[in-house]
Amino acid sequence: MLLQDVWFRYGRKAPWTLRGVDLHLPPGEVAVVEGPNGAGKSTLLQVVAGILRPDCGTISDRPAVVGWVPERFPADQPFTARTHLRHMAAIRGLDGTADIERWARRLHFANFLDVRLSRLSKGSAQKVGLVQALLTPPGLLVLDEPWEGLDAQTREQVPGIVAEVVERGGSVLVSDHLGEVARLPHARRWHVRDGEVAEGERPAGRQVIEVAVASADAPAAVARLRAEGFDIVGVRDEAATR
Ligand SMILES: Nc1ncnc2c1ncn2[C@@H]1O[C@H](COP(=O)(O)OP(=O)(O)OP(=O)(O)O)[C@@H](O)[C@H]1O
Repeated sequence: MLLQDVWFRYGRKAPWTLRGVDLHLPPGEVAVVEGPNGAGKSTLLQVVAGILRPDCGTISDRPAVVGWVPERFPADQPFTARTHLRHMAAIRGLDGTADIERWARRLHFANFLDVRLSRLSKGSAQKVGLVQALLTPPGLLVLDEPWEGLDAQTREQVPGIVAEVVERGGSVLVSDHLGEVARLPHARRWHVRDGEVAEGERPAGRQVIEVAVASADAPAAVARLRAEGFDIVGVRDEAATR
């Protein structure tokens, strides 16, 4: 996905929130958006996800299925978690029943599936938002401050969920003002300041480590390492180089 000279403001006379942003997020890559409060991180995520339309500039190659997890799930709705997720699945043409159960078990909220959204804790509501974004495997997953509202147990699962999206060839964009970026240690880093975005340097002084895996597992291993932000320097067939 490519952003070229993207500008955005919240009103015709409002100051620019994003100023001339150029970014490239290839399939199978993860980027973490960092920056101080009010810098424009959420705005950038919403523009990338397609929720906000830029005033100027172009966005190309956005995947067809975008999973969007807002910083705060809008829980003020008269449905239970299960009914809400079923509706969301139906909108995408899925039954969803089995996937909803599977995700609820994985994220430890099976006991809350039949509780009204408005009665859920913030952490449980965030889980519903996460499942909603993952019910159809997204080509682009956008997570706004995923570490903020989730309980410790679920926070630990975020890197694994990111890796699964990447394994399927999807890309992931995550905002982080808590400095939790260490959980995705070598992801691309985009620093937002006053609406301008700069891509962070890759760490200096690197070492190359060779790892051998079964040929059939190679694509998944490459995807998983990329998801964690490692650079894949090369892939070769061991038999061919003997
Ligand atoms: N709906 C809105 N209408 C008008 N201005 C907005 C709106 N949403 C955000 N802003 C303004 O745009 C600027 C960037 O906000 P944004 O939420 O993108 O920053 P952020 O980096 O995500 O901040 P935080 O880390 O506090 O969530 C801020 O000055 C904010 O007040």
